[in-house]
Amino acid sequence: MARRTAASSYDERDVRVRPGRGSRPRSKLRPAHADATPALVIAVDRGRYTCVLDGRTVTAMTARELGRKAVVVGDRVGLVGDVSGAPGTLARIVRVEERTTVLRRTADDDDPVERVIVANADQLMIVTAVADPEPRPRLIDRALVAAFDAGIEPLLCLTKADLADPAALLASYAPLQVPAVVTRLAPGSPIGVGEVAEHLRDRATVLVGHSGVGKSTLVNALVPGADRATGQVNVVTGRGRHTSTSAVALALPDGGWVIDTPGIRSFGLAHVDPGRLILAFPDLAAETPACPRGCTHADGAPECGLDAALAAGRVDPARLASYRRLLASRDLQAGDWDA
Ligand SMILES: Nc1nc2c(ncn2[C@@H]2O[C@H](COP(=O)(O)OP(=O)(O)OP(=O)(O)O)[C@@H](O)[C@H]2O)c(=O)[nH]1
Ligand SMILES: [Zn+2]
Repeated sequence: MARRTAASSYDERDVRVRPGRGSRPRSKLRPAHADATPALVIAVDRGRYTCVLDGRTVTAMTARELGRKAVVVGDRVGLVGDVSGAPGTLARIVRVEERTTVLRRTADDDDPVERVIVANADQLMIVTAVADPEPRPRLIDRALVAAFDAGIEPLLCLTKADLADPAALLASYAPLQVPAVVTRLAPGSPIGVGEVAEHLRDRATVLVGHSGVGKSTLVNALVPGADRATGQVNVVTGRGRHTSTSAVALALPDGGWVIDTPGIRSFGLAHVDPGRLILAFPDLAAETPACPRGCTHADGAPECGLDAALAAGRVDPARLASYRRLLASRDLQAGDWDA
Protein backbone atom coordinates (compact mmCIF):
# COMPACT_ATOMS: atom_id res chain seq x y z
CA MET A 1 0.00 0.00 0.00
CA ALA A 2 2.76 2.38 0.99
CA ARG A 3 4.41 1.88 -2.32
CA ARG A 4 1.23 2.52 -4.21
CA THR A 5 0.59 5.88 -2.66
CA ALA A 6 4.22 6.88 -2.78
CA ALA A 7 4.57 5.97 -6.43
CA SER A 8 1.59 8.18 -7.15
CA SER A 9 0.28 7.76 -10.65
CA TYR A 10 1.65 4.41 -11.74
CA ASP A 11 1.55 0.86 -10.50
CA GLU A 12 2.39 -1.91 -12.89
CA ARG A 13 -0.12 -4.19 -11.21
CA ASP A 14 -2.86 -2.00 -12.60
CA VAL A 15 -1.85 -2.20 -16.21
CA ARG A 16 -0.18 -5.52 -16.76
CA VAL A 17 -2.42 -8.13 -18.33
CA ARG A 18 -1.20 -11.36 -16.88
CA PRO A 19 -1.51 -14.39 -19.10
CA GLY A 20 -3.52 -17.39 -17.95
CA ARG A 21 -6.34 -17.88 -15.53
CA GLY A 22 -6.05 -14.68 -13.55
CA SER A 23 -6.67 -12.33 -16.43
CA ARG A 24 -10.05 -13.70 -17.39
CA PRO A 25 -13.07 -12.21 -15.62
CA ARG A 26 -15.38 -14.93 -14.37
CA SER A 27 -18.61 -15.11 -12.51
CA LYS A 28 -20.95 -17.93 -11.62
CA LEU A 29 -23.32 -16.86 -14.38
CA ARG A 30 -20.69 -16.85 -17.07
CA PRO A 31 -19.46 -20.25 -18.29
CA ALA A 32 -15.73 -20.70 -18.36
CA HIS A 33 -14.29 -19.73 -21.73
CA ALA A 34 -17.52 -18.31 -23.08
CA ASP A 35 -15.36 -16.69 -25.73
CA ALA A 36 -13.83 -19.97 -26.94
CA THR A 37 -13.82 -20.34 -30.72
CA PRO A 38 -16.06 -23.13 -32.03
CA ALA A 39 -14.30 -25.77 -34.14
CA LEU A 40 -14.79 -29.30 -35.44
CA VAL A 41 -12.35 -32.13 -34.72
CA ILE A 42 -11.44 -33.92 -37.97
CA ALA A 43 -8.49 -36.08 -36.92
CA VAL A 44 -6.80 -37.30 -33.77
CA ASP A 45 -3.24 -38.48 -33.57
CA ARG A 46 -1.33 -39.14 -30.37
CA GLY A 47 -2.84 -36.37 -28.30
CA ARG A 48 -2.90 -33.84 -31.12
CA TYR A 49 -6.29 -32.85 -32.48
CA THR A 50 -6.74 -31.46 -35.96
CA CYS A 51 -9.62 -29.01 -35.91
CA VAL A 52 -11.24 -26.88 -38.58
CA LEU A 53 -12.76 -23.45 -38.13
CA ASP A 54 -13.63 -20.93 -40.82
CA GLY A 55 -12.07 -23.23 -43.41
CA ARG A 56 -8.64 -23.28 -41.78
CA THR A 57 -6.94 -26.09 -39.94
CA VAL A 58 -5.76 -25.64 -36.37
CA THR A 59 -3.79 -28.12 -34.30
CA ALA A 60 -4.86 -28.34 -30.67
CA MET A 61 -4.28 -30.24 -27.48
CA THR A 62 -6.78 -30.77 -24.70
CA ALA A 63 -6.71 -28.39 -21.78
CA ARG A 64 -6.05 -29.89 -18.39
CA GLU A 65 -9.46 -28.78 -17.17
CA LEU A 66 -11.13 -31.27 -19.56
CA GLY A 67 -9.82 -34.03 -17.35
CA ARG A 68 -9.90 -37.48 -18.87
CA LYS A 69 -12.81 -36.78 -21.15
CA ALA A 70 -12.07 -38.25 -24.57
CA VAL A 71 -12.23 -36.00 -27.59
CA VAL A 72 -12.98 -37.83 -30.84
CA VAL A 73 -13.38 -37.10 -34.52
CA GLY A 74 -16.68 -35.33 -35.12
CA ASP A 75 -16.65 -33.55 -31.78
CA ARG A 76 -17.61 -29.90 -31.75
CA VAL A 77 -15.22 -28.15 -29.43
CA GLY A 78 -14.32 -24.73 -28.09
CA LEU A 79 -10.73 -23.55 -28.64
CA VAL A 80 -8.70 -20.94 -26.82
CA GLY A 81 -5.16 -19.70 -27.28
CA ASP A 82 -3.59 -19.35 -30.68
CA VAL A 83 -6.27 -20.35 -33.18
CA SER A 84 -4.46 -18.85 -36.17
CA GLY A 85 -3.43 -22.24 -37.47
CA ALA A 86 0.01 -20.87 -38.27
CA PRO A 87 2.78 -23.49 -38.39
CA GLY A 88 4.04 -24.44 -34.96
CA THR A 89 1.05 -23.04 -33.07
CA LEU A 90 -1.04 -25.10 -30.72
CA ALA A 91 -4.52 -24.16 -29.51
CA ARG A 92 -6.24 -25.65 -26.47
CA ILE A 93 -9.56 -27.48 -26.42
CA VAL A 94 -11.40 -26.22 -23.36
CA ARG A 95 -14.86 -27.50 -24.09
CA VAL A 96 -16.59 -30.40 -25.85
CA GLU A 97 -20.18 -29.69 -26.92
CA GLU A 98 -22.90 -32.18 -26.16
CA ARG A 99 -22.94 -34.95 -28.77
CA THR A 100 -25.98 -35.67 -30.91
CA THR A 101 -24.87 -39.26 -31.56
CA VAL A 102 -22.03 -41.49 -30.45
CA LEU A 103 -20.84 -44.44 -32.49
CA ARG A 104 -19.27 -46.90 -30.08
CA ARG A 105 -17.74 -50.26 -30.15
CA THR A 106 -16.15 -52.61 -27.74
CA ALA A 107 -12.89 -54.17 -28.88
CA ASP A 108 -14.60 -57.51 -28.67
CA ASP A 109 -17.90 -58.94 -27.52
CA ASP A 110 -16.61 -59.82 -24.08
CA ASP A 111 -14.67 -56.59 -23.67
CA PRO A 112 -16.47 -54.26 -21.28
CA VAL A 113 -14.40 -51.24 -22.33
CA GLU A 114 -16.37 -49.05 -24.65
CA ARG A 115 -14.65 -46.80 -27.10
CA VAL A 116 -16.28 -43.92 -28.84
CA ILE A 117 -15.27 -44.06 -32.48
CA VAL A 118 -16.96 -40.96 -33.86
CA ALA A 119 -19.21 -38.26 -32.42
CA ASN A 120 -22.12 -36.49 -34.11
CA ALA A 121 -22.33 -38.76 -37.15
CA ASP A 122 -25.75 -38.98 -38.74
CA GLN A 123 -25.12 -41.81 -41.14
CA LEU A 124 -23.14 -45.06 -41.17
CA MET A 125 -22.22 -46.28 -44.63
CA ILE A 126 -21.46 -49.98 -44.57
CA VAL A 127 -19.28 -50.81 -47.56
CA THR A 128 -19.33 -54.39 -48.80
CA ALA A 129 -18.07 -55.84 -52.06
CA VAL A 130 -20.43 -58.22 -53.83
CA ALA A 131 -17.33 -60.30 -54.59
CA ASP A 132 -13.56 -60.21 -54.01
CA PRO A 133 -13.68 -60.27 -51.06
CA GLU A 134 -16.87 -62.28 -50.54
CA PRO A 135 -19.59 -60.45 -48.60
CA ARG A 136 -19.79 -61.21 -44.90
CA PRO A 137 -23.44 -60.78 -44.00
CA ARG A 138 -22.81 -61.27 -40.31
CA LEU A 139 -20.50 -58.29 -40.28
CA ILE A 140 -23.05 -56.21 -42.14
CA ASP A 141 -25.58 -57.23 -39.53
CA ARG A 142 -23.27 -56.25 -36.72
CA ALA A 143 -22.59 -52.85 -38.23
CA LEU A 144 -26.34 -52.35 -38.65
CA VAL A 145 -26.85 -53.17 -34.99
CA ALA A 146 -24.22 -50.60 -34.02
CA ALA A 147 -25.91 -47.98 -36.20
CA PHE A 148 -29.44 -48.66 -35.00
CA ASP A 149 -28.28 -48.74 -31.40
CA ALA A 150 -26.57 -45.36 -31.83
CA GLY A 151 -29.52 -43.74 -33.56
CA ILE A 152 -27.42 -43.30 -36.72
CA GLU A 153 -29.05 -44.02 -40.07
CA PRO A 154 -27.45 -46.90 -41.93
CA LEU A 155 -26.67 -46.91 -45.64
CA LEU A 156 -25.54 -50.01 -47.45
CA CYS A 157 -23.01 -49.56 -50.23
CA LEU A 158 -22.39 -52.60 -52.38
CA THR A 159 -19.21 -52.22 -54.41
CA LYS A 160 -17.69 -54.18 -57.30
CA ALA A 161 -21.01 -54.78 -59.03
CA ASP A 162 -18.98 -55.52 -62.15
CA LEU A 163 -17.85 -58.78 -60.54
CA ALA A 164 -21.19 -60.26 -59.35
CA ASP A 165 -24.92 -59.59 -59.16
CA PRO A 166 -25.87 -57.64 -56.03
CA ALA A 167 -29.55 -58.72 -56.18
CA ALA A 168 -29.41 -61.48 -53.56
CA LEU A 169 -27.59 -59.30 -51.05
CA LEU A 170 -29.99 -56.41 -51.65
CA ALA A 171 -32.96 -58.74 -51.18
CA SER A 172 -31.71 -59.96 -47.83
CA TYR A 173 -31.62 -56.39 -46.49
CA ALA A 174 -34.85 -55.19 -48.09
CA PRO A 175 -37.08 -56.14 -45.12
CA LEU A 176 -34.99 -53.93 -42.84
CA GLN A 177 -35.66 -51.00 -45.19
CA VAL A 178 -32.03 -50.02 -45.16
CA PRO A 179 -31.26 -47.70 -48.09
CA ALA A 180 -28.71 -49.17 -50.48
CA VAL A 181 -26.51 -47.98 -53.32
CA VAL A 182 -24.61 -50.13 -55.76
CA THR A 183 -21.29 -49.05 -57.24
CA ARG A 184 -18.83 -50.20 -59.81
CA LEU A 185 -15.68 -48.20 -59.46
CA ALA A 186 -13.21 -50.14 -61.53
CA PRO A 187 -10.81 -47.77 -63.29
CA GLY A 188 -12.36 -45.93 -66.20
CA SER A 189 -15.98 -46.80 -65.54
CA PRO A 190 -17.24 -45.30 -62.31
CA ILE A 191 -20.90 -46.13 -61.77
CA GLY A 192 -22.98 -45.16 -58.76
CA VAL A 193 -20.63 -42.64 -57.21
CA GLY A 194 -23.05 -39.80 -57.99
CA GLU A 195 -25.78 -41.61 -56.14
CA VAL A 196 -23.50 -42.19 -53.17
CA ALA A 197 -22.64 -38.48 -53.20
CA GLU A 198 -26.35 -37.65 -53.08
CA HIS A 199 -26.78 -39.78 -49.96
CA LEU A 200 -23.77 -38.13 -48.33
CA ARG A 201 -24.52 -34.51 -49.15
CA ASP A 202 -24.66 -32.24 -46.08
CA ARG A 203 -24.38 -35.14 -43.66
CA ALA A 204 -21.65 -36.59 -41.51
CA THR A 205 -21.22 -40.15 -42.73
CA VAL A 206 -18.96 -42.76 -41.19
CA LEU A 207 -17.57 -45.39 -43.55
CA VAL A 208 -16.94 -48.90 -42.34
CA GLY A 209 -16.04 -52.06 -44.16
CA HIS A 210 -13.36 -54.68 -44.12
CA SER A 211 -10.16 -54.55 -46.04
CA GLY A 212 -10.27 -54.59 -49.83
CA VAL A 213 -13.95 -53.77 -50.35
CA GLY A 214 -13.05 -50.53 -52.09
CA LYS A 215 -13.48 -47.93 -49.34
CA SER A 216 -10.45 -45.91 -50.36
CA THR A 217 -11.38 -46.09 -54.03
CA LEU A 218 -14.78 -44.71 -53.08
CA VAL A 219 -13.39 -41.95 -50.88
CA ASN A 220 -11.02 -40.88 -53.65
CA ALA A 221 -13.95 -40.69 -56.07
CA LEU A 222 -16.04 -38.68 -53.59
CA VAL A 223 -13.37 -36.34 -52.28
CA PRO A 224 -11.08 -34.91 -54.94
CA GLY A 225 -7.54 -34.83 -53.62
CA ALA A 226 -8.25 -37.18 -50.73
CA ASP A 227 -5.42 -39.36 -51.93
CA ARG A 228 -6.32 -42.38 -49.82
CA ALA A 229 -4.01 -45.30 -50.51
CA THR A 230 -5.73 -48.03 -52.51
CA GLY A 231 -5.09 -51.52 -53.72
CA GLN A 232 -3.01 -52.72 -50.83
CA VAL A 233 -3.14 -56.45 -50.35
CA ASN A 234 -3.82 -56.37 -46.68
CA VAL A 235 -2.67 -59.35 -44.73
CA VAL A 236 -2.05 -57.37 -41.57
CA THR A 237 -4.07 -58.37 -38.57
CA GLY A 238 -5.53 -55.95 -36.04
CA ARG A 239 -2.56 -56.59 -33.79
CA GLY A 240 -0.04 -55.91 -36.49
CA ARG A 241 -1.60 -52.73 -37.67
CA HIS A 242 -0.56 -49.43 -36.19
CA THR A 243 -3.14 -48.96 -33.49
CA SER A 244 -3.06 -45.18 -33.47
CA THR A 245 -4.61 -45.13 -36.93
CA SER A 246 -7.92 -43.53 -36.14
CA ALA A 247 -10.88 -42.03 -37.88
CA VAL A 248 -10.39 -39.03 -40.13
CA ALA A 249 -13.08 -36.69 -41.47
CA LEU A 250 -12.80 -35.41 -45.04
CA ALA A 251 -14.88 -32.52 -46.34
CA LEU A 252 -17.16 -33.38 -49.25
CA PRO A 253 -17.18 -30.90 -52.15
CA ASP A 254 -20.98 -30.45 -52.00
CA GLY A 255 -21.09 -30.13 -48.21
CA GLY A 256 -20.96 -32.69 -45.45
CA TRP A 257 -18.22 -34.98 -44.21
CA VAL A 258 -17.13 -38.49 -44.91
CA ILE A 259 -15.36 -40.12 -41.99
CA ASP A 260 -13.02 -42.94 -42.88
CA THR A 261 -12.19 -45.43 -40.16
CA PRO A 262 -9.03 -47.26 -41.22
CA GLY A 263 -8.12 -48.30 -37.70
CA ILE A 264 -11.29 -50.21 -37.01
CA ARG A 265 -10.71 -53.89 -37.41
CA SER A 266 -13.56 -55.18 -35.29
CA PHE A 267 -17.02 -54.27 -34.18
CA GLY A 268 -17.63 -55.56 -30.67
CA LEU A 269 -21.21 -55.07 -29.61
CA ALA A 270 -21.06 -55.80 -25.90
CA HIS A 271 -22.51 -52.36 -25.20
CA VAL A 272 -25.70 -52.91 -27.20
CA ASP A 273 -28.91 -53.19 -25.22
CA PRO A 274 -31.65 -55.20 -26.98
CA GLY A 275 -34.25 -53.04 -25.27
CA ARG A 276 -32.81 -50.04 -27.03
CA LEU A 277 -32.22 -51.73 -30.38
CA ILE A 278 -35.92 -52.37 -30.93
CA LEU A 279 -36.60 -48.64 -30.74
CA ALA A 280 -35.08 -48.39 -34.23
CA PHE A 281 -38.01 -50.52 -35.45
CA PRO A 282 -41.12 -48.61 -34.39
CA ASP A 283 -43.53 -51.05 -36.06
CA LEU A 284 -42.05 -53.93 -34.05
CA ALA A 285 -41.60 -51.90 -30.87
CA ALA A 286 -45.33 -51.17 -30.95
CA GLU A 287 -45.95 -54.86 -30.26
CA THR A 288 -43.59 -55.24 -27.31
CA PRO A 289 -45.67 -53.74 -24.50
CA ALA A 290 -47.32 -57.17 -24.41
CA CYS A 291 -43.96 -58.83 -23.73
CA PRO A 292 -43.02 -60.17 -20.32
CA ARG A 293 -40.66 -57.98 -18.32
CA GLY A 294 -37.07 -58.19 -19.57
CA CYS A 295 -38.08 -59.94 -22.80
CA THR A 296 -35.18 -60.12 -25.26
CA HIS A 297 -37.58 -60.41 -28.26
CA ALA A 298 -35.20 -63.03 -29.64
CA ASP A 299 -36.23 -66.15 -31.48
CA GLY A 300 -37.88 -68.44 -28.95
CA ALA A 301 -38.18 -65.82 -26.19
CA PRO A 302 -41.11 -67.05 -24.08
CA GLU A 303 -44.39 -65.20 -24.67
CA CYS A 304 -42.74 -62.51 -26.76
CA GLY A 305 -45.36 -60.09 -28.03
CA LEU A 306 -43.74 -60.18 -31.45
CA ASP A 307 -44.80 -63.82 -31.90
CA ALA A 308 -48.38 -62.96 -31.05
CA ALA A 309 -48.24 -60.07 -33.53
CA LEU A 310 -46.80 -62.40 -36.16
CA ALA A 311 -49.56 -64.96 -35.60
CA ALA A 312 -52.16 -62.20 -35.87
CA GLY A 313 -50.61 -60.94 -39.13
CA ARG A 314 -49.71 -57.54 -37.68
CA VAL A 315 -46.00 -57.72 -38.51
CA ASP A 316 -44.18 -58.63 -41.70
CA PRO A 317 -42.62 -62.10 -41.22
CA ALA A 318 -39.52 -61.23 -43.27
CA ARG A 319 -38.97 -58.06 -41.29
CA LEU A 320 -39.31 -59.79 -37.95
CA ALA A 321 -36.95 -62.55 -39.10
CA SER A 322 -34.41 -59.91 -40.20
CA TYR A 323 -34.70 -58.07 -36.92
CA ARG A 324 -34.12 -61.29 -35.01
CA ARG A 325 -31.16 -62.11 -37.22
CA LEU A 326 -29.62 -58.75 -36.26
CA LEU A 327 -30.33 -59.43 -32.62
CA ALA A 328 -28.63 -62.82 -32.89
CA SER A 329 -25.56 -61.36 -34.63
CA ARG A 330 -24.84 -59.55 -31.41
CA ASP A 331 -24.43 -62.82 -29.57
CA LEU A 332 -22.12 -64.46 -32.07
CA GLN A 333 -18.45 -64.34 -31.31
CA ALA A 334 -15.63 -62.69 -33.21
CA GLY A 335 -16.54 -59.31 -34.53
CA ASP A 336 -13.46 -58.94 -36.66
CA TRP A 337 -13.97 -57.34 -40.02
CA ASP A 338 -10.97 -59.30 -41.15
CA ALA A 339 -11.80 -62.54 -39.38
N1 LIG B 1 -13.56 -54.82 -59.97
C1 LIG B 1 -13.61 -53.81 -59.12
N2 LIG B 1 -12.54 -53.52 -58.36
C2 LIG B 1 -12.62 -52.50 -57.50
C3 LIG B 1 -13.79 -51.71 -57.37
N3 LIG B 1 -13.58 -50.78 -56.42
C4 LIG B 1 -12.32 -50.97 -55.97
N4 LIG B 1 -11.74 -52.01 -56.61
C5 LIG B 1 -10.38 -52.54 -56.40
O1 LIG B 1 -10.36 -53.27 -55.19
C6 LIG B 1 -9.07 -53.15 -54.57
C7 LIG B 1 -9.23 -52.67 -53.12
O2 LIG B 1 -9.74 -51.34 -53.14
P1 LIG B 1 -9.43 -50.29 -52.00
O3 LIG B 1 -10.16 -49.06 -52.32
O4 LIG B 1 -7.99 -50.19 -51.73
O5 LIG B 1 -10.11 -51.02 -50.77
P2 LIG B 1 -10.17 -50.59 -49.25
O6 LIG B 1 -11.51 -50.97 -48.76
O7 LIG B 1 -9.79 -49.18 -49.08
O8 LIG B 1 -9.10 -51.53 -48.60
P3 LIG B 1 -8.07 -51.23 -47.40
O9 LIG B 1 -7.24 -50.05 -47.84
O10 LIG B 1 -7.27 -52.49 -47.30
O11 LIG B 1 -8.90 -50.95 -46.20
C8 LIG B 1 -8.29 -52.18 -55.43
O12 LIG B 1 -7.44 -52.93 -56.26
C9 LIG B 1 -9.35 -51.46 -56.23
O13 LIG B 1 -8.88 -51.02 -57.47
C10 LIG B 1 -14.91 -52.04 -58.21
O14 LIG B 1 -15.97 -51.43 -58.17
N5 LIG B 1 -14.77 -53.09 -59.05
ZN1 LIG C 1 -40.54 -59.64 -26.71
